[in-house]
Amino acid sequence: MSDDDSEPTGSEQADIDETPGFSSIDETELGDEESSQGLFDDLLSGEPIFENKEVLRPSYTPHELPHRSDQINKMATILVAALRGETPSNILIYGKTGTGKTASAKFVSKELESTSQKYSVPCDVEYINCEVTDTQYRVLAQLANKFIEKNKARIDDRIDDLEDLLEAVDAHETAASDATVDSESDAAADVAAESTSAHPLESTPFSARSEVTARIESLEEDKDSFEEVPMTGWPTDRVYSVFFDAVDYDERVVVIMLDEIDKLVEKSGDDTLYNLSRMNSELENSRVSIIGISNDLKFTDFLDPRVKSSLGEEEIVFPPYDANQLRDILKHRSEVAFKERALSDDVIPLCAAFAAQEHGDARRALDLLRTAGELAERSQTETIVEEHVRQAQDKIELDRVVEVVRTLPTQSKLVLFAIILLEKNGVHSINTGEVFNIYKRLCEEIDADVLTQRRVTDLISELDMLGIVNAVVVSKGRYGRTKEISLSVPLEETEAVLLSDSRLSSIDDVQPFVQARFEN
Ligand SMILES: Nc1ncnc2c1ncn2[C@@H]1O[C@H](COP(=O)(O)OP(=O)(O)OP(=O)(O)O)[C@@H](O)[C@H]1O
Repeated sequence: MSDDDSEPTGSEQADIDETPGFSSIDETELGDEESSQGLFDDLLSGEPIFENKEVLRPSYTPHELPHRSDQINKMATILVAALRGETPSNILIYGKTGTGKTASAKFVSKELESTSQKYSVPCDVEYINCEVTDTQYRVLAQLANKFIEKNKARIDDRIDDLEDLLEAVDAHETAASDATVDSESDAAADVAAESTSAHPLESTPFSARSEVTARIESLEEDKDSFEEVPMTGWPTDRVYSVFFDAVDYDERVVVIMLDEIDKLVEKSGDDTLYNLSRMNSELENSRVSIIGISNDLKFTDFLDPRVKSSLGEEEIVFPPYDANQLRDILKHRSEVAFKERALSDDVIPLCAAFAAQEHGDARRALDLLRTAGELAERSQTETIVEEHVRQAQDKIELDRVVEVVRTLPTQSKLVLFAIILLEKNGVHSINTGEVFNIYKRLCEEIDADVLTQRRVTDLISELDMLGIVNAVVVSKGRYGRTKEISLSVPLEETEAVLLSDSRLSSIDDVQPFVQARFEN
């Protein structure tokens, strides 16, 4: 029993009872109405807006994917080869973020696996997210371990079947000997029938019981010989060979789905794809087919030409959704996600319009709808209205900015901080020189290296590309051209994120730096 659970002594009990607002554990356990201070009551009292919020989360795989039937059918037409025991062509799937690539590919692979079970054609699909698993070692290790697991499960099934066969053989033999010993008894007819029926080994590749036990032993040995790959530490050759053997252990078609394949190539080159794509010429029992999924249309430029042609045997493009298509997608999901009448008529069209402006991103549309619902729930209204969607749009945008700013390198944070300080002091049309002067003082203050003005100009351009600042080149007549910089994100929130960085928060009083600008 922990200290918290121990009974209070008499005097402690008296203290507790006299403390205002304090209820003893016993009272709480008895569910005394007075013991709750209503922290959750208000929140619970309103009619809930959501019926099933999970349906709007990215992790949910929908059963229906409106406006993707062309792409889904094309994938199925290519992959049906696997169900005929042939090797399907490799597929490359392209499209911007949120265009349903992953959802469609997962939907097709689920169908493929379930059909392969239905017709008892061995086919396995393995999914890997290369943003998380981003080196050749990790990809091969993960695949090797998954196939080892599958092989072990298959071996267990086979051993079970063989043990059933052994039992049948034993029953048959006992029946046969019983029939000769006691051919007069009552049960004799049944036993005789059993002993004269077809021998259980007749339609199997085994001619004797001992062969079955030998097979079970060899399967057990195979199972023990599989060595799982540790997540680090082996030479890559060894990982590859374990993976190769695991795949080739059984006759089957294997589909390997590499999501965010461009991240793998960016991080660790095309060795993995090279090795995977040349496997088929060496495999004896199985065949491998690859589905690569990418946001980046140009990533194949970095591939070895052999890999490029092998991987891109078939290409499927997922175009962005337009506002009408997004509307349909949202409508489908909202029927399950929300209580009846929780949505006012203009909510779905507005979410669809905002997301279509972004780049036809269904994830963004779903995020907007969910966030709008959460904001409505928090304000304890029963209906989501247009205003909630607008607030949701601002919130999502701010969350994005916070995340981008939080993960900037320190030097970029210092440049951004310099711009913020200038804006805070009412400086308009900020130029690069002014930013550089303040930046230099900030660096000195926290003992950071001071970059050249040229590098600082580059960092400003990067902040511009991230949508954090706006830098326009303006002509100053005979004085040449200069950049005018302004902040594109909310000042106070951005400053707060910067100051949450422990290095920047040590800058105590920034005012003198900016004052100095006017004195220079
Ligand atoms: N046609 C559709 N119908 C229903 N939901 C969809 C549809 N297309 C996409 N979605 C949903 O949108 C979200 C994003 O889709 P998905 O993850 O498939 O996009 P993606 O193209 O793979 O994006 P990324 O490249 O960023 O991974 C998911 O929640 C998915 O369920």
